[in-house]
Amino acid sequence: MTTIEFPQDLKWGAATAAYQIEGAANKDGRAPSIWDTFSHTPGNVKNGDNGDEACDSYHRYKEDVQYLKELGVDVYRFSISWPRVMPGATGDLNPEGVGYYRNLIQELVDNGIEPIITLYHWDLPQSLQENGGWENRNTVDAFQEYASAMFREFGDVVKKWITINEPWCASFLSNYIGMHAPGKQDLQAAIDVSHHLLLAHGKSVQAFRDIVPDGEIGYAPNVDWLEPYSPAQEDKDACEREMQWKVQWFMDPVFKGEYPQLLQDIFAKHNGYLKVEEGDMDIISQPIDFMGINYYSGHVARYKEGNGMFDIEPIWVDYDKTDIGWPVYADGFYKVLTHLQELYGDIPIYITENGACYNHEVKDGIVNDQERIDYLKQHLTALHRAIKSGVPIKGYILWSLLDNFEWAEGYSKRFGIIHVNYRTFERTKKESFYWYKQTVHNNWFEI
Ligand SMILES: N=NNCCOCCOc1ccc(-c2cn(C[C@@H]3NC[C@@H](O)[C@H]3O)nn2)cc1
Repeated sequence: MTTIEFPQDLKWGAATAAYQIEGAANKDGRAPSIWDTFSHTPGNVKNGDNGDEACDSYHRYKEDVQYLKELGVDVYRFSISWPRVMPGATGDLNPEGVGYYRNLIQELVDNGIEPIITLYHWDLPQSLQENGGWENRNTVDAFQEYASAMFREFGDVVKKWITINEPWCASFLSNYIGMHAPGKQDLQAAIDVSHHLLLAHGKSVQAFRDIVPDGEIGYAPNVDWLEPYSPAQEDKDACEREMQWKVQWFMDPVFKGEYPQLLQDIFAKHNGYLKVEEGDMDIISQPIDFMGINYYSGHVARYKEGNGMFDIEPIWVDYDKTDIGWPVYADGFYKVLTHLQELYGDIPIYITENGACYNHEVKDGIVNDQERIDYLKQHLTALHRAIKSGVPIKGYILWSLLDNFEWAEGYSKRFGIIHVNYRTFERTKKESFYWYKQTVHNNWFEI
C-alpha cells in the first residue's frame, strides 16, 4: 500500500457556520439576517427550506463538541451570527447570544480543541440590508464595531480569527448571479459589495492588532481551478479571466494593494466601475497572518465568444461529479495552491474548507459514504503534493462536521461526515467520520 504522511505540525480540523447549523433563529434575542429573509422568500431555496431549526446546534453544541473530541481534531472553525450577538447590528450586545458562544468556546477549550472564529459567514443583519447592506459603505463601520466587540469578548481565549468567508460568494454570487442572499443581479452592486467587504476586512484587521495583539487573523476566499481546454491562447486567456474573478480580485487588493486592471476593464465594458476612496487600499492591504482557502472543485474550460462576462464555457463532460453536480477535480487543488504561491509568495495557508456533497442516508445505522472517503483521499493527496512543492500549508479544516443547510440547495445537499436527521436532529457518524478520525490520529492515510 502507498502511504501519504503529513508534517507533524499540520493542524487538522472541521468547520461549520452559524446559519447553517444553529437553528434557534428566533430564540434568545437573535434578530433576522438576510438569510432569514432570503430563505423565507418563496422560490429562493430548494424545497422552501430555511435555517429556522437547521441542526439545532444552538441546543446540541455539547454533543457536537464530543464528536470533535472523538475525531481528535486540533481546531474547530465556526462562525458567529452577527444578528445573534448584536441584534441592532451595532450598539448593545445580546447577553444570551454572547453567552451561547462563550459556552461553546469553553466547551471546546475544556475538550482540548482550539476555536477558530469566522466573523462573517454571510448572515448580515437584515436591518443593515434595509439601508443597502454591503452596498452601503456605512456597513463597513458597522462590521468593524461588531468585530471589535467580538475581539474584546473572546480575544482573551480565541487567538485565530477569520474576517470574511468567501467574499466572492458574498458579493458576486449574491449580487450579480443572484443565487445567494440578498439575491440581486446587479454588477455594480456586486463590485461595490466586494470592495466594502475587503474594506471591512482591512478595518477589522486594524482593530484586531490593538485588541488581540497576540492573535492571528486572516480571511477565507474560495477558489477553483480552470484548466484551459487547449494550449490555444484564447482558451488560456478565457481561463485567466475567470480565475482572476475569484483569485486576483480578492487577493491582489490584500497582498498587492491594488485591484487587477484586467477585471476592471472587463467590468467597465459591462458598466461596472470600482469606486475606491483615498486610503482604502492601504486599509485593505493591512498585513495578515494567514490566508484561508476554500476549494471544492475545478474544471476544463474554453473560449466561447459572447458567453457570459468572460467569453468562456465550462467543459465538464469527463469527470465524476459529486451529488451537488460539481466535478471531482483534485488535480485542480494542487494546481491552484501552487498558483497562489507563485502569485503571492509564502503567505501561510489554512485550508479552511474542503469536502464533498454525497447524499447518502442511514441504512441499518450505517452511512456508507465511500465516495466521500475517496474524494478526501484524492484531495488530501493533492494537498500533500502542494506541501511537498513548498506551499506553506498550516492546516486542513474539513467541510463539514455536520450535514447542514447548504444555502440555496437547502437540506437537499449533504456535506457532513456526520449525518443529521432534520426531523429528530439525531446525528449518525458516517464511514467518512471514522476514516477522518483515523487519518487525524495517524497523520497519514493509505491509498
Ligand atoms: N464560477 N462561476 N460560476 C457561475 C455560476 O455559478 C453558479 C453557482 O456558483 C456557486 C459557486 C460556489 C458555491 C459554493 C458553495 N460552497 C459551499 C459553502 N462554502 C461555505 C460554506 O458555507 C459551504 O456551505 N462553496 N462555494 C455555490 C455556487
